[in-house]
Amino acid sequence: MNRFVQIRRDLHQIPELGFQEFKTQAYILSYLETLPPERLEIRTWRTGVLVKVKGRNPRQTIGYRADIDGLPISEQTGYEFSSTHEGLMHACGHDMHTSIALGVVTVLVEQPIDDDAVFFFQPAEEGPGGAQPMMESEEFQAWKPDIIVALHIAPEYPVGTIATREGLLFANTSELFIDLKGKGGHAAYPHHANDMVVAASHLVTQLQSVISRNVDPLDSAVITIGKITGGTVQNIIAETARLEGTIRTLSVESMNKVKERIEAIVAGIEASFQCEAVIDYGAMYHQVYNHEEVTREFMNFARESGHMEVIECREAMTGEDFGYMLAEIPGLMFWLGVQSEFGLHHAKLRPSEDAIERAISFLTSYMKWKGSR
Ligand SMILES: CC(=O)N[C@@H](CCC[C@H](N)C(=O)O)C(=O)O
Repeated sequence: MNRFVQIRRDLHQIPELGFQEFKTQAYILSYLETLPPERLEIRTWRTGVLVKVKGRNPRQTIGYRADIDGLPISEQTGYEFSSTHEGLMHACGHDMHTSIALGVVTVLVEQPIDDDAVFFFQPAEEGPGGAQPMMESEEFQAWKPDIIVALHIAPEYPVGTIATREGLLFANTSELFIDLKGKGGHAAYPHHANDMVVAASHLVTQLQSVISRNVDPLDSAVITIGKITGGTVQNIIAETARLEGTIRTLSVESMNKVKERIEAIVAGIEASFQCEAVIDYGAMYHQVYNHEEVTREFMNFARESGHMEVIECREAMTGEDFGYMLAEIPGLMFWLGVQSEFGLHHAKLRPSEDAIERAISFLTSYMKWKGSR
């Protein structure tokens, strides 16, 4: 078996949440120790790893970012190498991202290019967001690259394809947590209580009107409530309830508008259900905006080199904290086709491992082309 497929499988067994990627970090470091050390410099930042592969005659630094965290999902893939961490899974493909990045590091160590290449193994992409604090770190600033590239696996595209576009690729995001507090009581005496299960149900329904009635239909937005909790048992009226969700918008203006409307609706719920509500926006991610020139050049390279079929895709409502890196450093993100019946954030996601070798070979060719004279 290809060694980077094995690495992906090893990582797949140890998914960890944001800023708890201790085993993953140790795994990455122990793999890097197996490589000839002459061209390598390695640093750590929190649970992340930064690796410089020194070039032969560097004039610029090419950056590459791979996110390393998993998700709180109970795996149902049936893999022999399923997660050994109960309730956690690499359901967003960061095991693939990490093994591909380690593959590219390995090839560049064996076949150095002129320029320096720096790899950022970044924690906490799924939340609370590792890119922004990593960028602010001394370690990142000391090795800040001139351009930066990252990929995300795409279950909907076949192996051998990549998809991207100049400009906006992914949405602005904000997490959304709403806590409701009313008055609990006996299930048989609703008139003596303020039921937060009923308040939460009304709130979820009313939130749907924000997208359909308040946002310009030509400027897409999404509100998803992914989790509701409330109450204790079947015959006690719930004193508290909590909604957990996410907001996605293509423009910053729409994000502000959506939040204004959410706040107004929540105030209405407070008044009508005589309860208290607290809104917390959690982590927010900057949109992913691909640098036009770097992306055009990258897409042309991919087409002309014959490594990959290139699809010019539409923007998506996914979020990615890599957007913070692209806000400061010219570069791009692209989708890597991995053909899976089940999509991202699904318990049965099974990306094709053939994509690993294809991606390593494509990315190393790009880096050789971009970083050699
Ligand atoms: C590519 C991808 O699936 N990214 C995640 C990023 C999550 C951001 C944050 N936790 C939020 O939910 O707003 C996504 O869900 O799009």
